[in-house]
Amino acid sequence: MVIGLGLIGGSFAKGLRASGLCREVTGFDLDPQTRRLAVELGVVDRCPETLEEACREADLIQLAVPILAMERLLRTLALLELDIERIVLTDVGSAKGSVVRCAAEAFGRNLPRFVPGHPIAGSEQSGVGAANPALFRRHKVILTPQTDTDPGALALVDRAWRVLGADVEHMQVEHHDEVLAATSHLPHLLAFGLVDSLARRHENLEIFRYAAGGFRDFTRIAGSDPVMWHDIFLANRDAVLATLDEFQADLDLLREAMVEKDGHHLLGVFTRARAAREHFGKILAGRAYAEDEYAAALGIRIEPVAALRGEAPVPGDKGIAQSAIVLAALAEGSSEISGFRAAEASLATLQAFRDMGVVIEGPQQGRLIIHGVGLHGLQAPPGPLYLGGSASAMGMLAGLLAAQRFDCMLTGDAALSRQPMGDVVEPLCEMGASISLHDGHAPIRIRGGQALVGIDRSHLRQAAPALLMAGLYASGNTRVSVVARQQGELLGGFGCPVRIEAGGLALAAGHALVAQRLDIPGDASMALALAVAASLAAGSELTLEAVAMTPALDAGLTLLGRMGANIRLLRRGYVAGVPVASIAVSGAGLRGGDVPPDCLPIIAAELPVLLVAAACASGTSRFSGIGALQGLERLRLRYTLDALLELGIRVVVDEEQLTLEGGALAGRKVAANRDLHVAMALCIAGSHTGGGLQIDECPASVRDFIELAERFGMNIKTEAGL
Ligand SMILES: NC(=O)c1ccc[n+]([C@@H]2O[C@H](COP(=O)([O-])OP(=O)(O)OC[C@H]3O[C@@H](n4cnc5c(N)ncnc54)[C@H](O)[C@@H]3O)[C@@H](O)[C@H]2O)c1
Ligand SMILES: O=C(O)C(=O)C[C@]1(C(=O)O)C=C[C@@H](O)C=C1
Repeated sequence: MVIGLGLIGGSFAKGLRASGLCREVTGFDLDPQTRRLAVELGVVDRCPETLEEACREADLIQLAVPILAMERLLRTLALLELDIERIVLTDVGSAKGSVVRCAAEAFGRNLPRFVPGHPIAGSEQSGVGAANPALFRRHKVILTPQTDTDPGALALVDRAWRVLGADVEHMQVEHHDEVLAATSHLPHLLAFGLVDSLARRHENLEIFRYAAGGFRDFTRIAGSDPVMWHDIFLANRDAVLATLDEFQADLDLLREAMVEKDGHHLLGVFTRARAAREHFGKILAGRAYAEDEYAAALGIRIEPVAALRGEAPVPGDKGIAQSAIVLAALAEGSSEISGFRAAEASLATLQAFRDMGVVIEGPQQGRLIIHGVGLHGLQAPPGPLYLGGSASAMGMLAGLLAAQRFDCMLTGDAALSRQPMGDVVEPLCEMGASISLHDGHAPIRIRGGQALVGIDRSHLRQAAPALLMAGLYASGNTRVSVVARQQGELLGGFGCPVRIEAGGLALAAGHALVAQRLDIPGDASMALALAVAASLAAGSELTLEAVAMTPALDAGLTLLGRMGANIRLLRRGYVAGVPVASIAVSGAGLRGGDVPPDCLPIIAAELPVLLVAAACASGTSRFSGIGALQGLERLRLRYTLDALLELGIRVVVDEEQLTLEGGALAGRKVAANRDLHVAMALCIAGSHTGGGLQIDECPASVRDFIELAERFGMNIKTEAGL
């Protein structure tokens, strides 16, 4: 039985009727016209003329009248002598505290079978004509049971809403009223207030004539029912006043910023708001920032290619972009970063710094402006920093936050929360940090205000980026593994000298960072893959512009040179401390080559594409020292060897050495196991496979590589185009 057959009560009744959950759905409304329409429109089975008759035999009664009508209605119901030990009572009022109070007063006690509720769905329409059985589908319904609420009654109300497709959540009454005051009631107050304020001005017609999309979007809800909202504001007065005062103070700050022409403040508010609107949904749902990276795997098809030709810039390296964001945020002054590609790690890092008060404009067309706050200018974030699926962001931030004055918590999505973080956190604690993990995993809780002391942990590869960050604030020198070399180079570029030695990177703290302007250098792995492709195809002539010369790329190109490739490095230089060069490759054909054991750890990340180079070369290649490969590197080796076997290549592997006999590739289908390095390597293999090759299970991030490869003449189709 539903009392009040307007938008909400009518939608609930109509939906329940359609669901078949109830034997009969009856209703009651004060308005005779609504009672008639409710039956005519099929909203209820019956709509008796008196409340008493409508309530007779009801098992569940929902109160869906305006909030301030609830008090009288509850008192009337109390007088009807209903069997309240049997009947379940619920309501849909937009504020809960007042309804709960009125119910207790009307019945003289808390009713255990009263389940207060509130559907967070609706529209600016009202009345029975607007009843829509699908209104609550995929919307939240908040129930606010009390400690003595009967579990059976709660389950019944829960079930009724779920049958209508709603997601039911439970909350405490006071919490509900505070949250809804901020997210629903305050926006309505502002919309009503703004439209009225403009309408009362002399030139109101002019204003409304030129009011376009922005005004319409902002004020749609000012078309809502005035009586309903009058009731809500009076019923939830205290909570709305509290949130209004807070907002008014923020509004005053905005006003002051305009008076003072303080563009920095304005930009801070606007950029944070925009990012928050974009990311809140993901943070709440515990999803990744760049969901594309984790989207369904792609299938691609490559046709053989005669020669690669052209000259093009290589898309920016995602790892350098992430480090550059961190250093720019900690620098003095504003840094301008271009060539930025959205990726999980960098998006998570951007959001974290915004949460710590750094004003960041963009990204817009690959461009960011980061207004650095200096090494000691970060502010305590309002809540935990959510890092989506990025382990690298979590590592770097753990190191950085270990040295701040404030406490902080780092969280991530489900996959990141399963990754062990002990190897990163333990050495930080040895430096003096106070950090605790949950069973070895995130959330990471960091106590601020600790004095850190530099240490030498150059044998630890995984912890290197975190230690380098913490080292910026430590007393004395910090030495970390050379795997963080690129980060070390960037630090140098931002004004903090890092000595790069064979055994490790040595960082001396106490240097302020200086803002930089940098175009992110091209991705080294993409460049190496295309250098292999061009070397293999006679007649190729290509130039890859402004590539980050990582140690792995350096070593990979040297190996290719030994295998007969014709490669020249042009326009060598530095971008914010990172060595860059353009790579010119002429097709020359390749012969087998040898990788000595000391070189293997350096080229480990690029092993898939170098194995493909060896597979397409004439003669035998040997890769020594493969015993040193770790976790992901080993996995990639296995995926690549599986695919090469499928393509008819003979490989002999023992514990330390891999021997591979090059030859013609033949096969139809291989899988990249969602690994980007493997997918790029197999694309190169595909362009040398007679009849072409289908590659399944490519990560969505391979699209950037495909786009670049196509510019040089490679013929690749993604699944949709197959
Ligand atoms: N509209 C929304 O977006 C929305 C969303 C969630 C919750 N709510 C809540 O739902 C309730 C109803 O809102 P609505 O939008 O459906 O309003 P509505 O105006 O569309 O419907 C209210 C109905 O109640 C009837 N009514 C009023 N006093 C009555 C009484 N004493 N006895 C019987 N009938 C009576 C009216 O005749 C009307 O048909 C309110 O408490 C509101 O806070 C509204
Ligand atoms: O979508 C709208 O028009 C609404 O106003 C719905 C809205 C809201 O603010 O989200 C309004 C009041 C309710 O109590 C619940 C939902």
